[in-house]
Amino acid sequence: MTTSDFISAPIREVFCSVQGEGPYVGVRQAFVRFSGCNLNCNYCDTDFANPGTCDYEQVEGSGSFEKIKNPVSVGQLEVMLHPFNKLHSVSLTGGEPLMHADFIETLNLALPLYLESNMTLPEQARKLTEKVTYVSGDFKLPASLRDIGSEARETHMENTVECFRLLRKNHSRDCFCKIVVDNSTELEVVTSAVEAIVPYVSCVILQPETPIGRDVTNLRPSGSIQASVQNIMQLQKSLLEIIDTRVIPQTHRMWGCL
Ligand SMILES: C[S@@+](CC[C@H](N)C(=O)[O-])C[C@H]1O[C@@H](n2cnc3c(N)ncnc32)[C@H](O)[C@@H]1O
Ligand SMILES: Nc1nc2[nH]cc(C(=O)O)c2c(=O)[nH]1
Ligand code: SF4
Ligand SMILES: [Mg+2]
Repeated sequence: MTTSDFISAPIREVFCSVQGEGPYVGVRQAFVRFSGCNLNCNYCDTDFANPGTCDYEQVEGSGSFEKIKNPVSVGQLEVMLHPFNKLHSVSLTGGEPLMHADFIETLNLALPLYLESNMTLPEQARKLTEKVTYVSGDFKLPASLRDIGSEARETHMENTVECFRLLRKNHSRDCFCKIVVDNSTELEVVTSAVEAIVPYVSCVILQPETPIGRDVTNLRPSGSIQASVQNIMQLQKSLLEIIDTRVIPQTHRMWGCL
């Protein structure tokens, strides 16, 4: 038995697709979606439960899924990624991948790792400082976090800044920040978030909240309203004083890929 046989994690799905968010939109990736999350964002579009099996789409875009028993070992995952080719990188997402930092640390792949994280678990982030080549870090604004009190919100903010510091951009890593915005997003809140992480990131992406599911009225369960073009442009103009700031909506939802 080797380490890769006995370290395992609950994985929700494994598939090959095209990165749909942020500055790397369009690159071909394998996606590994871990189960479980430490947050409950009001806009979350993802089922990250652990139903006991992992959905494995071996042929990209086929819609045909094999059920693999959970938890999946590191060795098993490495084999599952073999059929995918011409990849830019392997996206580690969730749920929250940092909850599975020990698993990620053990992965032995020939491809760069692209971490997609909520950036609230610095002790876990510390384990991956030499491991990940791309960091797509969200900055969760207080208004988007459900089920937590004001003290916990404060702690999340501090932890977020520490995660960005630990996984900062350097000569061998890109690190950027995505912020999901709706029409009630306040300029002062976004500005102070960005000011706190500006030394650590290459750019900031304003990602307009995409409506989840059936949504005829524009009012979602979160009570949020889609950000107007005017408001987003205003946010961008202000942030451009501080850092390269781009507006990039989720693109995979437009053409129906995973
Ligand atoms: C599902 S999360 C998983 C990774 C990690 N937990 C996180 O939140 O960054 C992946 C990305 O989807 C974004 N996202 C989720 N729901 C969204 C929505 N309704 N509109 C826009 N972006 C959304 C998140 O903000 C995050 O950038
Ligand atoms: N195509 C595609 N791009 C993505 N970028 C981030 C995603 C995620 O859920 O983490 C995601 C996803 O689920 N699909
Ligand atoms: S941190 Fe990510 S996966 Fe977790 S609830 Fe928020 S958007 Fe969803
Ligand atoms: Mg997604």
